[in-house]
Amino acid sequence: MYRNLQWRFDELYIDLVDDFLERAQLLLPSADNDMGTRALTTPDMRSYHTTASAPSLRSRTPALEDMDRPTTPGGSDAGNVKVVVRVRKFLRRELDKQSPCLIRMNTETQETKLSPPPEDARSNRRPHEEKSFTFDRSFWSHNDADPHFAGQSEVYASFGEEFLDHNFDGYHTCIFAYGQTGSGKSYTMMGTLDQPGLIPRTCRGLFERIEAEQSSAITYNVHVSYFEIYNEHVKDLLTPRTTPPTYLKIRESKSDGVYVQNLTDEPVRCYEDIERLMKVGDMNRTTASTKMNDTSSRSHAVFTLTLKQIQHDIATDSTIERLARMRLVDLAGSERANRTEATGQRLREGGNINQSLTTLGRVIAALADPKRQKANRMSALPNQQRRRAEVVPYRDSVLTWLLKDSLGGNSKTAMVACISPGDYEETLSTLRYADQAKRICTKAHVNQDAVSAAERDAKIMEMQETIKALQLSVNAAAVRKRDEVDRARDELEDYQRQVTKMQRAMEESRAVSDVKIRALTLEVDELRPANAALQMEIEALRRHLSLAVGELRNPIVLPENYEATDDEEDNGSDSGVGDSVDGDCFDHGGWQEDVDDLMRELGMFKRKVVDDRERFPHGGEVET
Ligand SMILES: Nc1ncnc2c1ncn2[C@@H]1O[C@H](COP(=O)(O)OP(=O)(O)OP(=O)(O)O)[C@@H](O)[C@H]1O
Repeated sequence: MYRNLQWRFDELYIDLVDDFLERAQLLLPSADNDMGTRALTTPDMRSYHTTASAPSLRSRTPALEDMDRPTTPGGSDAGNVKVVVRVRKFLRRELDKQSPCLIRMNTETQETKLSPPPEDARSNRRPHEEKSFTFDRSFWSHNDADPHFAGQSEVYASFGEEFLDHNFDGYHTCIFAYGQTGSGKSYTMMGTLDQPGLIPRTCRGLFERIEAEQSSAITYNVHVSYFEIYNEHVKDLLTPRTTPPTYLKIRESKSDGVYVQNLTDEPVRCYEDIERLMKVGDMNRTTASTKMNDTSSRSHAVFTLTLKQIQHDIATDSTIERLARMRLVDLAGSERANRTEATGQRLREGGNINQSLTTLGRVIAALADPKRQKANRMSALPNQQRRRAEVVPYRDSVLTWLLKDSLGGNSKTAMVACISPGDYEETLSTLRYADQAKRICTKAHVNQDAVSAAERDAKIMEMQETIKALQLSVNAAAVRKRDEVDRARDELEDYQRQVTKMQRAMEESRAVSDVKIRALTLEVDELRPANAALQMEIEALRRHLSLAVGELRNPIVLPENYEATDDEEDNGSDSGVGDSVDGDCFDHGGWQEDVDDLMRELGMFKRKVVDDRERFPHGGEVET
């Protein structure tokens, strides 16, 4: 009986200890960390001066098993620039002139037709022809009573959301609005307070998705920059205006590509932060009243959102980082000086605007050129022929130089061609421009890196070393001749960028630690009920144990003349008494041996319990 009882105890004890050990191991890391610490998911709110073109991370691990959104197999995606066209309402001056609407759209086939103006019939000039174009989408925003009317929300829903999906998948994207002055570019991109455009909707959508994300293992970092290209100069729209204006330099480096030096890249943690920055930027933007538009943008505005997703895998202590840059560009409108009646400064602005748009047109034409595309595909062509085909005049304007990657490289790009309803010449030119753009093929890839904790630390160490070396070289150069000062300045700038990068890397490292803490805290919370159940089990076992010990210390001694009742005899085997009592002759020697054995084993068992109690202080008290 006692042996049976002991086996039962032993089995129970071993199960209990195994279970306890397993759970204790899960609990142990929490003891090392402050259990009450909650991870911070948002970036440090310091503002950095850094690059406009965030460094592209190489797509090293194409498939992302851990992050739940799908990626293109192979991690890279070649596709044509998406081109949509949007026709706006008549403005007051057009209504006053009773201008006819020259545009018709078939929202089923996405065909846009441009009719010749009625004055053709009355003049002796060669009549204009009806022209037809088909784009990815044709947005009819001319008449809100029409059942096919496309308002701001329809425009965003039709491709803005899709582009946001691409960003979360780790692709860079660019949406730019092109069109004649007053055709609705700023309305489409920025919109108004009650009719927000693509930029505010994209920002809101971004934070809605981040907030809806349930996984505590992913950290999001969002940064915003906003600059304008005015008269071929770059101005930061997030810093106060100065007199004379401060122009930023465009630089190019091997690691970062083309970027704007010292551009503000503000960390943001909610939509309201971005809204504030948009207001600041819009107030700083150069606009003026022209005959064609009361608030004409006299510059190209580039609004950039950078989204970094860091997922930490506790099991392997490694992180997967995805970086996506969203460029939202509101181009200045193409204009004819005689139509805008511009003079002086406005005329010079118009000249610069047209020059950069012409360069953009040449870049688009070069990128859309089938010969060039063929040459790129056929690596067997002679070098000279290949080089000629590859020349794209990006460097001919600041705009195209800065948008190089978005137009012909690693980006998914869309163009919104905005057209006025009553202007044949300008609309035809815009539609032709757009028609050419749809032939451009970009090759976007997932910007993703898998970094182990050790690699991240090594990267930070390496940066520290580089910074030290740069610092020494800058100091040395400063004391050498004057002509070396320029080189030293370059090195200093390089040094500053490295410092910024290192700060970010460290900040991200901290974010990863926060994620670890958060995950462990969650796990501890989840384990609490199981732990409580375990404590109760231990308590029950403790009681059983003390009962058994009590019974062994004070065994029940049956009187010599004791006779079992019929009931007891029937139940004898159940009660366990029959195991050791055989009829009238009770084997005292055997009984004593059994008890001695049991006492010895109980002694070992007791030592085991004491030992475990020391090893696992959480495990509860077991009195023996
Ligand atoms: N889809 C639309 N629905 C209603 N109003 C519109 C629409 N598109 C443009 N507008 C109005 O037309 C006017 C000119 O639009 P907007 O300023 O956006 O033109 P733009 O192409 O940006 O011009 P510019 O190149 O001169 O800056 C504004 O008053 C704007 O509110």
